[in-house]
Amino acid sequence: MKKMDESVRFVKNVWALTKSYWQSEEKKKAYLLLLAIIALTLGVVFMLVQLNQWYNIFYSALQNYEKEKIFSELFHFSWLAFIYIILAVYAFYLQQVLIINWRRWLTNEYIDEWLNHKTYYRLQMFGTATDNPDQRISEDVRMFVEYTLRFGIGILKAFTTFASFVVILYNLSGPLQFKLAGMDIHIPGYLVWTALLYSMIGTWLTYKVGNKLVGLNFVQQKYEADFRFAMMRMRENAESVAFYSGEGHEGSVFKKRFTLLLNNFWNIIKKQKQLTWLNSWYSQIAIIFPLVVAMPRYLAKEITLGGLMQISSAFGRVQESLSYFVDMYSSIAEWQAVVERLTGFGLHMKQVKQENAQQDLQRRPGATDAITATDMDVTLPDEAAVLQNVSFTLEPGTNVLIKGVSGSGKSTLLRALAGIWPYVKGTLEIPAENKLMFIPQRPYLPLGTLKESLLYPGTETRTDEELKQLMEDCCIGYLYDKLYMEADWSHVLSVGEQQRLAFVRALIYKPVWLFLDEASSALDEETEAKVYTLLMEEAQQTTLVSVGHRSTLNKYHQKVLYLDKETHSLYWQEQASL
Ligand SMILES: Nc1ncnc2c1ncn2[C@@H]1O[C@H](COP(=O)(O)OP(=O)(O)OP(=O)(O)O)[C@@H](O)[C@H]1O
Repeated sequence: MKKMDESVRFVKNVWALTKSYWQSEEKKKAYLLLLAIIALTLGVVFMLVQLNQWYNIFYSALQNYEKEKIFSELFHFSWLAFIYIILAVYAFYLQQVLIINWRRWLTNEYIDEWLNHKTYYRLQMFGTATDNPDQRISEDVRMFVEYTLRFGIGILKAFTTFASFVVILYNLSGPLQFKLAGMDIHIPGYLVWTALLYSMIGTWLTYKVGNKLVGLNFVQQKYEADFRFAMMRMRENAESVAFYSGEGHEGSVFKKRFTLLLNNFWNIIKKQKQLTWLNSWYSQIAIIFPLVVAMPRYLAKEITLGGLMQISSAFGRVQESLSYFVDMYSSIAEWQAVVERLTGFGLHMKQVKQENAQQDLQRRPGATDAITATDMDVTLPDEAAVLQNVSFTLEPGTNVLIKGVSGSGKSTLLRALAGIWPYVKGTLEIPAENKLMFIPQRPYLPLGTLKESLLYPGTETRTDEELKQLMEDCCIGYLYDKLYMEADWSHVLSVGEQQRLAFVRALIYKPVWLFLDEASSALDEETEAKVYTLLMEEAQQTTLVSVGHRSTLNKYHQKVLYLDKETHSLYWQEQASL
């Protein structure tokens, strides 16, 4: 019963994942392609039947030394083979086209879903069970599309092949007659039953030996991924590891993970060896088995050599189509895992969006560019309080410095204002997102050229000359020559350089509100003064809200907002008391 429920759930999940594409704006093209693939696949099976009949005609002609017929049949075979090849190639090709189209569509869907409403950030926030969304979008989507089509078309092909050749075998097979305890036993179509029995025994044995491989292969994938991840992480943090001289520790982690991978691989090899023994015997016996079974009828002159050859070929087809279902069995476990992971990923994204929609925070644009929080509560994911029932107004034109002990929640307050922290209640009147800019301590630098980094997120443009001036203003003019160089800039530039680059961005975008979370912590006082002065110029029309511990920041702000960790409250400190 439990298995039944699981199967129903699995089918439902497959359908839920499948239907989006087949009901999309691309559905016409998709159905046309699918119909063409089905028609070509059925055509392939039809040609297999024709080729099977050819065996009979050709070998009978050989047996009877009919010279002309032999040559005309060779010519006939070339035609049959030619058509078969064309159908098989296009069945494969169109299937790949459909896979690419479907994958492109589904990948774009997942990318949009993941990026919309900051879901990528909130998925981490809610601590839901979606690990590696990147893997879901790249690998799982590909595998899902490939498996689903491969199984759908494969089952159709195996089933029609099986049905066609069972009928052929039945027609070629006379009845099996013998006496048992004085009774005449008469079994019609005995070749069919023999073929079925042979295939079923083979199938069962393969299942018995190969069954364990499913689990072993599954675990192997995980071990491979873990091993790769450990080294990737080391690459990302190469400098820190080098400073700590942590190679020994890293090496032991790599080796431990590699040993796990290797041990499992040994088990796979052992199982595969057993399977190769079985397969080799089974496929060799399959060559002579149908000949042996049909031989009594041949010797009794009830069938010709052609008939015998046709039986042998039909027997092979029945066995091949049945073993398809066994081969499929091993991939089904993987397909199930992929479906499970994608369903879970989709569900979590939906959940995150729902929770976001149900947020108790009322966020709306105010009549002015001021920011007003009323009765605002900010908590951590475990519901521990960060701020309780706070109300405040930030006026445009009055720069504010937010202070508080480490861990009191200053960055979290900025996250709440940015609208990315989900655990907020109350009312917040705040200008539109494009009027706000947030600079963290270590700014994000995207992959690409230095110019792309300067203009990130890319909604503004500037000429190279303008950029040169701004870079000089922020003391990174010497990097101008590298404007069009592609590099992993977050690893190339020093933290201070990255911070100065973020100030260039702020000067480009001229936000109404600029939030700086220890954004100048790596700058010397002189440079800090220079960039803050630039930001405070009238033409910039930006109001600054900074978080920072350094006293040098005081002079750029008219007010100080103090965050009290003990009472979870906020209060204003006048500049005079600094
Ligand atoms: N994603 C998260 N999940 C759980 N707890 C978090 C998360 N982010 C922050 N916190 C916790 O929230 C508290 C406030 O963190 P926050 O970074 O806002 O402090 P802060 O005042 O900016 O500290 P600092 O001055 O050291 O930068 C900390 O106790 C931190 O551990």
